[in-house]
Amino acid sequence: MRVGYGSAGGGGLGPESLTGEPVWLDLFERWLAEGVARAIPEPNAMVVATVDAAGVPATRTVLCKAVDDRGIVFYTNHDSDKGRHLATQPVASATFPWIAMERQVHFRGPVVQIERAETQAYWASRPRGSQLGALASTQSHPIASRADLEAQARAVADRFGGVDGDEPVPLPDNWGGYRIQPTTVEFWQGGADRLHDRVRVVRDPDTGVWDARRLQP
Ligand SMILES: Cc1cc2nc3c(=O)[nH]c(=O)nc-3n(C[C@H](O)[C@H](O)[C@H](O)COP(=O)(O)O)c2cc1C
Ligand SMILES: Cc1ncc(COP(=O)(O)O)c(CN)c1O
Repeated sequence: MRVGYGSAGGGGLGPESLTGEPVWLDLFERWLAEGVARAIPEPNAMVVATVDAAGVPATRTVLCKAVDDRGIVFYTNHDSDKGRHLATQPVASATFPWIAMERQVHFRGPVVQIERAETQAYWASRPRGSQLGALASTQSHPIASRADLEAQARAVADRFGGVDGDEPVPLPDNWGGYRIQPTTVEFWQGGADRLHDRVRVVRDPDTGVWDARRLQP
């Protein structure tokens, strides 16, 4: 398995591609919009790495549900493995593997829980079935069987007037959003003969000024 890059019509990535403030935001939004326009599967999917208390990393895919100058947001269960990792080690790295576009973007930085009101607004926008599903699952904890999981889901639905009911499903305390506040963002565009374009932007912790550098591939 070996695929050459540089034919996807990307091209032209360099430090000068980064404009605006913070410098990573415009290009990231442009690339994400291109992923949506090209209908690549789940363009907002990102692989998020967290570290456990022993410093061992773990990765999993989550969906990025908001982006702005403060960072990138995803939603999950606070009692999941990643939630427990973030409680003791509030840092993460996230990668958007846009392979169909011969691109990837990495983020690294501290992680904070978003405002409860923002989670509440997002929760209200989710389909009822997804709300019930979140309540039914003690994420990342073992369960004896699929049948037990489905029984839990039925019990939760019954508590709130059924799957098709109209009783509101309350936001559980252990579910919410996290924001990765990037201190480093790296853009990668595939090039011919493995001579890819890489631009890394790093935020100076004292001045808040972003510095963009081309890296060797
Ligand atoms: C495409 C895709 C999107 C996903 N999005 C989310 C998400 O937004 N939030 C979430 O909690 N889990 C999501 N998952 C499930 C996670 O990958 C993971 O299995 C789950 O969050 C438990 O992770 P943990 O045990 O490391 O905490 C997604 C999985 C896939 C494949
Ligand atoms: C368990 C879980 N929680 C949350 C999400 C976030 O996405 P949504 O709010 O669209 O369900 C996903 C998406 N796959 C998910 O699988």
